[in-house]
Amino acid sequence: MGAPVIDVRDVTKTYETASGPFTSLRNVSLRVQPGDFLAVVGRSGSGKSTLINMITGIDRPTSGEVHVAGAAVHELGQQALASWRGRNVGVVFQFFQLLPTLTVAENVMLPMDFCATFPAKERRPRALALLDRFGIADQADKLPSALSGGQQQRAAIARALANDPPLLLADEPTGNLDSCTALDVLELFAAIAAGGTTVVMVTHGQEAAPYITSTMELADGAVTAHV
Ligand SMILES: Nc1ncnc2c1ncn2[C@@H]1O[C@H](COP(=O)(O)OP(=O)(O)OP(=O)(O)O)[C@@H](O)[C@H]1O
Repeated sequence: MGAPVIDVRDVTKTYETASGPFTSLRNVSLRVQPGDFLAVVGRSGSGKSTLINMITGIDRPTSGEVHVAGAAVHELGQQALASWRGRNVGVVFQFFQLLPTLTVAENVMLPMDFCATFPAKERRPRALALLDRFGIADQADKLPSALSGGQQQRAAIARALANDPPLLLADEPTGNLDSCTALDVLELFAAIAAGGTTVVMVTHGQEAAPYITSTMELADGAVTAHV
């Protein structure tokens, strides 16, 4: 097997709180290979978001190491982190988080503008090609508010893939969609993973089972299953 896209090694995260230290991840290790579609499951408060924050470098482990897409994320400074993240990690959220005053195409161009990954004249054609891939090219020049929830999530997925990152993280991406639209989005993720992009998704639902390649379960900050 080649190098994993995600290699989390024995990570523990302890927060100092008013009522004393609180450990939200306990000795968590995780390896995810290119093209995997991993679901991270567990009850509310089990540590799913904390783990995602370790992988993106939004937060640092108290102990352990986090290697993602060739970077030692736990060691990067803020500036290096921002630049690394922009090129290597696309993120999709439950509530889409498209910028409401920009058109759909402009939202998709934003990561390309931020990281200057593609020459300026290539950015709009690339955004349109991504929107076309997800079946919403005809929505490119509308504001996000004019789109349905499913269309907004497709636009958000296009934005997350704008810089062609090796890793796509999704935090309850179907939580705000009806069940039929949710299955469409899961199918898209499966196709994205089959194309070689690693997809990691936090989810509460069971409906992802036919689409994912593995599941990791957390309880009280510890890995209880990884199949
Ligand atoms: N900054 C922080 N300071 C103190 N405790 C925190 C902090 N961040 C998270 N926690 C605690 O760590 C535990 C795990 O939180 P986390 O958000 O990772 O859970 P989760 O599984 O993502 O939950 P949900 O499904 O509700 O989003 C929770 O008990 C939470 O209160």
